[in-house]
Amino acid sequence: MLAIEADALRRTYTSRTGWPRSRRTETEAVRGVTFEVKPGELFGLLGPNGAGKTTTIKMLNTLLLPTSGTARVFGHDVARDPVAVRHRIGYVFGGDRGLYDRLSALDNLRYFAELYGVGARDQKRRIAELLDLVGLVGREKERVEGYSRGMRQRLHIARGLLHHPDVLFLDEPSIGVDPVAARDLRRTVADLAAAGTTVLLTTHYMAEADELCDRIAVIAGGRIRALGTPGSLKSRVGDRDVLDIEAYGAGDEVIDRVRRVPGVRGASVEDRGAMQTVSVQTDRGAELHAPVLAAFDGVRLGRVVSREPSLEDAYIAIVEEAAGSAAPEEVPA
Ligand SMILES: Nc1ncnc2c1ncn2[C@@H]1O[C@H](COP(=O)(O)OP(=O)(O)OP(=O)(O)O)[C@@H](O)[C@H]1O
Repeated sequence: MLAIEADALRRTYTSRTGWPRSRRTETEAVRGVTFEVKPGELFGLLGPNGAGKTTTIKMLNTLLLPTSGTARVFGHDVARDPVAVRHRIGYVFGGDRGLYDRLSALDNLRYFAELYGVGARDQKRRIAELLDLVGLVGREKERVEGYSRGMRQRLHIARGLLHHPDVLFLDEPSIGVDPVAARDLRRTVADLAAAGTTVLLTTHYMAEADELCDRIAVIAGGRIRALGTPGSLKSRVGDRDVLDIEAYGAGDEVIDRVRRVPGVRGASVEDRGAMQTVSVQTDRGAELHAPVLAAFDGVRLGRVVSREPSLEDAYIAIVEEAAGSAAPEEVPA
């Protein structure tokens, strides 16, 4: 039996905007999403802001009803049998909500164990197991208010696992977590999947997705644009080379000029304080150093590094390809 089956899932939000005369607008957040996740699989859902990832997860975990389409978790329909679905799933979202700061980690877990109906005999053993899994043994009697972001996130995961769910939804678990804590968090997630829990993960960190996920769906504009193993997604840009160029003050007109250099397949910019890293995808073997650097025309440049395409490059290519047709439409209802 499959862990998750989503079949042509759609969700449209209706809201009122405008003053003094408000009008009804509809946003098609998810526009026909179909995928399957096998038991024990670690499945990633990637996509830009507003792509429809959270909406998809909320339909799968029974917090939102689909406008149309169906979804099943271990065979239980999310709309017709939400109680059975809830018994099989746990939900962990990034950020600060959902824990009691004044209580210790142990008391938080005891409280939620009561709430989730974990039997008194099972509670103590389960809590000890989970503290061990998420690496909080020895810190469990401290109040959560003194916890770092990474520790909170690991406690969130323990909370989401109290009732032995078969599927765990992790919505941006590493948001705001420093690199070292994020590495520990990844290890926790990998251990969890290795122990047989099915994990559906959303993240904006491509390296995290590359390291953890068995398969990834890239979603943009409410539709799946690519689905496969990290390797198969990367092979989509296997015919390219990438130049990473450090620049100081390259504006949109400069990046447009770079994009127009013959042989350049795409360019993206990541701001790092005063410095920018401009990643330029070129045809493989095209040796475009000189014309690409010339296109920066007077902008101060730092290091230039040539490298193989990464999952992030594949992701950018997929999302840019989708961009023309994919923006969620707001239409007057
Ligand atoms: N309650 C709501 N009412 C109206 N529109 C909404 C609502 N929730 C989300 N949307 C819209 O639906 C679209 C998809 O949002 P969603 O939160 O699912 O995206 P996401 O991929 O999770 O984004 P992010 O990475 O920013 O969390 C967006 O255009 C968003 O503005």
